[in-house]
Amino acid sequence: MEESAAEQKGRKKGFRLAKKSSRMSGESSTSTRELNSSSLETMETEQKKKKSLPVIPWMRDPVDISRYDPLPVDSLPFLDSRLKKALHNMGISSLFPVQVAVWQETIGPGFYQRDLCINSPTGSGKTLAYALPIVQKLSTRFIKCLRALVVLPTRDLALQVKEVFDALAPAVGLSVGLAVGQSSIADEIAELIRKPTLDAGIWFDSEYVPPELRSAVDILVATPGRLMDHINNTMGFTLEHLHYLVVDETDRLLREAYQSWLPNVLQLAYSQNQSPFPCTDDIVPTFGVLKTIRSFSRGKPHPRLAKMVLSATLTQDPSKLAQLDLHYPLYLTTGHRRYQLPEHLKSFKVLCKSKLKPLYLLALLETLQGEKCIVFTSSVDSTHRLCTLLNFFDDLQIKIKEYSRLQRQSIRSKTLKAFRAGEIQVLISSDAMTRGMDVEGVKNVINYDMPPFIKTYIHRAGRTARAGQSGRCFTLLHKDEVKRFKRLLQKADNDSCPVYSVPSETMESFRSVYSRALERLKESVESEKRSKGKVKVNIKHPAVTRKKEKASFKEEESPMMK
Ligand SMILES: Nc1ncnc2c1ncn2[C@@H]1O[C@H](COP(=O)(O)OP(=O)(O)OP(=O)(O)O)[C@@H](O)[C@H]1O
Repeated sequence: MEESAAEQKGRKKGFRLAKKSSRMSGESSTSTRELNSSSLETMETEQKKKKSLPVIPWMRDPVDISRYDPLPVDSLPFLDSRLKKALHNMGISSLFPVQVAVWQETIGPGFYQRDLCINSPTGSGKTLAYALPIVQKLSTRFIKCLRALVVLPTRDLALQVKEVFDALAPAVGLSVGLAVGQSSIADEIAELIRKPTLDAGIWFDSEYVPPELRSAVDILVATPGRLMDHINNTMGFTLEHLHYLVVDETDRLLREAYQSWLPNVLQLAYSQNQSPFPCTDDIVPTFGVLKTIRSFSRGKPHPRLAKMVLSATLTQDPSKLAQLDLHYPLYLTTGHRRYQLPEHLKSFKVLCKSKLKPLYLLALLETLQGEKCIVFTSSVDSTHRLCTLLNFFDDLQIKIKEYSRLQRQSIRSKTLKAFRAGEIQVLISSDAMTRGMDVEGVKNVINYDMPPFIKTYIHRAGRTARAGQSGRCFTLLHKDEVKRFKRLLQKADNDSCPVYSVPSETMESFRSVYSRALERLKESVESEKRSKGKVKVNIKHPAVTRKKEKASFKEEESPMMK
């Protein structure tokens, strides 16, 4: 049997270990040589286990989410009856394991004494896992101020999460705000701040804050870019009353420190209040402005800012996690593997010749018979080209659209809406879609280009097989990519990825149109280039324009700017 380089390295390592241990136990070198393959394997497994142990001590002894059973909503202890009703209205009759585990640690006996780090597969219900306890915790408050902040990497994701809060919070009299740059800053301020006689809401005078300015929302769902805009410019926007901070898609958010949003949030939330008129959260102030007083003991604020960080691929990098300043963190993860794919996901590889790749894709789409499907490519440009090309095949029975950061938000939202409604069957997408997006009824994911990392595979594949449903992930591979792909999947302990054969006659049926479609694509790309060039010609200083265009493209590329 063929042995990969990594496997060979592992075997050698295992053997060296065997030698070392035999020296220690006084065994002869002959007995070492006689070690049979099964003991070597056991040692390799032990080695692997040790190697896969997280560096951070508190991550080594996690709460195993898979030990929790789903729990009927009606049996959930301490659940506010209004929220019970809201859950039923959402069509949720029982909670998923991650939701039960988090409830246990926040509302249940854990009583949210420790910050929570949650690593749970895609589609396992992490949004409700944090939304429900936060809304329950805030349900007894009657003074409106910003007490919970949820940060997400992209606008689409934030909109999706806000919908979940919107389904719960109003039931207990709480309001939810959104800061993602979807509307103008003035409109957003009007939604977020109650302003009796406020002009525009922008910070004119750094010394003056009218005492009547209050938050109009209890919970804010935000992307880092717009959050920083409000922190820096919006009069009356304060994080001083913040009690809960959720960092969803943590590893993604910690990768880019957009305007140092995290240290800013922590610093503002920890800021000590010097008000001579303290009042508790539950008493309406009769004088002065509403204040939350945090005392400091050993440098830690009290009441503390309780945090929850989540991902399907949570980072184990100590330096990254340190930025969150977690309080006695508790690690909750599903099973023993670091990376886990959804339980009912099946992975397949489709072997293809590179020049005919679009035809393999078309034949595969034909076999899927119009089932909702997302096709991932490696870049926004290839997304655009592939979608244009496929739409030159005139007789297709399926509707295919592109979804990428090259498009304006309004177009993207329209496409997504049509895809959700089933008016579009196939979405060709760049990695903009990979994180968190939840579209009902997506039965298949296709990696047109092989994902470069296991994390990318997990987030792409995770757009299907959500909420306990089944789903399939196909990856189109050239012969020389097969080994690399196998090694990639092994990182998620996935050894089962059979070949999926597309019917050659279906492929052949597209062949006659292929050359013509390629020609049309070439024409289309050239005409797009020309029309872009024309825009530049009309402007006096092309150098400045190019710079501006480059900057705006960069902005589009970076989700942090959303
Ligand atoms: N208790 C539940 N019962 C039924 N459906 C649920 C329940 N909880 C969540 N869902 C549904 O499961 C789907 C996935 O939930 P969610 O988007 O929160 O997953 P996730 O773990 O955050 O995934 P990802 O890592 O991809 O972001 C959603 O459509 C949601 O409505």
